Amino acid sequence: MIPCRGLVEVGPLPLEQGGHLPRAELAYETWGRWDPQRQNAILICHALTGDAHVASHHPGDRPGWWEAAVGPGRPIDTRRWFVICSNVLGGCYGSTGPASPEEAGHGPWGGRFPVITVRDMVHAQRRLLDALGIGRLALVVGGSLGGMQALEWAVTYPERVGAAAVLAAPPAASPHAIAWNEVQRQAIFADPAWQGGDYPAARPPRRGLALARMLAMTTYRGREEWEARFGREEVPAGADPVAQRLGSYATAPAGPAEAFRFQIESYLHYQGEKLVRRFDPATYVTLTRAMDLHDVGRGRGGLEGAAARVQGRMYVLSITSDLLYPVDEQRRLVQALRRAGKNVTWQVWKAPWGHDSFLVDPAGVARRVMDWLEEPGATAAPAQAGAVAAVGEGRP
Ligand SMILES: CC(=O)SCCNC(=O)CCNC(=O)[C@H](O)C(C)(C)COP(=O)(O)OP(=O)(O)OC[C@H]1O[C@@H](n2cnc3c(N)ncnc32)[C@H](O)[C@@H]1OP(=O)(O)O
Ligand SMILES: N[C@@H](CCO)C(=O)O
Repeated sequence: MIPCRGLVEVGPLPLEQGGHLPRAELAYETWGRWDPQRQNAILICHALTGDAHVASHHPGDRPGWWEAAVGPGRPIDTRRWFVICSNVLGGCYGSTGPASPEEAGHGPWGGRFPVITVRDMVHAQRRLLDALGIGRLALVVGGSLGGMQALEWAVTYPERVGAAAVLAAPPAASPHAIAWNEVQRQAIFADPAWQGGDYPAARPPRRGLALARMLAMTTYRGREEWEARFGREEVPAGADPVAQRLGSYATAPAGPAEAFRFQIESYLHYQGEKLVRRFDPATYVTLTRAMDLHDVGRGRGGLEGAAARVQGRMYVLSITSDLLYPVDEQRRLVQALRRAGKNVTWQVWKAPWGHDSFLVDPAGVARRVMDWLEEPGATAAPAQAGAVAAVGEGRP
C-alpha cells in the first residue's frame, strides 16, 4: 500500500548541466489504489508554481490545483486510476530546492542552488517511482512545465510510458519564452532584497517576485479574456484594492502618475501579491531557468532523434490563445512524431484564457485527455500513421 502523502530521498542526484545534488527529496501525494496488475498508474506533472496537491483527499481538505479533474467520478476517476503527483525537483512545496537547507543544520541554498533541467526533474521522479515500486505508467500528463516533463518522460524512459499527454508545452523553449523569463528574473535580481539569493526567509525580494508574476500573467492569459473581463474599466476613485487588501510589497504612490487606474492593473498587482504570499523567489529563478533549458532534442540528434525514441501513444494539446507557447510550436512536435511513425493525436483547442486555459478549465482539459486515453481500440503500441485530430482553429 502506497501512502497518500510522503517524502522520498532520490539523491545523490547527478545533474545534466554538471555537478550533483548530494541530497534530494521529492514530496508526493497519491489518490486511488494501485491495481494488482499494476497497469493503472497516472503521473500528473505540475506547472511552474504548482505543488503535489492536485486534488483534495477528503471532504474539507484544501482544494487542489486540478481539483475538478481528479477524484471519484471526475474525468481522471480515482475509482479506476491510481494517481500520483510530486512537487518538482527545485520546487518549494516539500521537494529539495533553493528554499531547502544546503546541509543539515545550515541555511537555505538560495542563489547557490545548482542549475537544474526538466530532464533532471524527470530523473528524480523516476527514482521516486522506483522507490514506490511503480514500474510502467499508463499515462503521464502535464501542462506548461508539466507538459515539458511529460514529453521528457516519453523520450527519456520510453519503455515505462504507455501514453503521454503534453498540454500547452513546446519541444524546446523559444527565444521569446526565454526572453520573457529573463525579464522576470531581472525584476527579482533588481530588488535590493534579493542579495544574490541569500535573503532571510522573512525578508524575500517581494517586489521583484511580484513584478515577475505581473509580467508572467501577461503571457499566461488571453487577450480576448481580458477584453471581456476588464476592458478599459477603471478602478473607482478612492478605491485602491491592492493597498487596502494587501500591501506586503506595494508602496503608496508618490504622485498621480504612479497610481494605477485600470482594473487590469489592479488585477496584475493582486496576482503579484498572491504569488509573493506563497512562493519563494530563488525557486522562481531556478524553475524558470530549467524551463529555458528545456529542449527535448538536446544530445539526442535534435527533435527528430527525440521523436524516434518514443514508444507510447502521444497526445498534444495546443491552445489557440496561447501567447507563451503558440500552436506552431506544438505543430513542430506533432510533425516530428508523425515523421517518426508514432501514434500521435493533436487537438487544437479554441479557448479564450490563454496559455493557462489548462488550469482555468481542469475538468474540460482532463476530459479531453481521458477520452483520448480510453478511446475504443487504443493501444500503447506505436501506430504506422499517427492520428491527428484538430478541434476548432489551427488545423494541422
Ligand atoms: C499552496 C498552493 O497554493 S499550491 C499552488 C496552487 N497554484 C497552482 O498550482 C498554480 C496554478 N494555478 C494558477 O496559476 C491559478 O490559480 C489559475 C490560473 C488556475 C487561476 O488563477 P486565479 O488567480 O485563481 O483566477 P483569476 O485569474 O480569475 O483571478 C481571480 C482573483 O483575482 C481577483 N481579481 C479579479 N479582478 C480583480 C481586479 N480588478 N483587481 C484586483 N483583484 C482582482 C479576484 O478577486 C480573485 O481573487 P482570489 O484569488 O483571492 O479569489
Ligand atoms: N500559471 C502557472 C504557470 C504557467 O502555466 C503556474 O503558476 O504554475
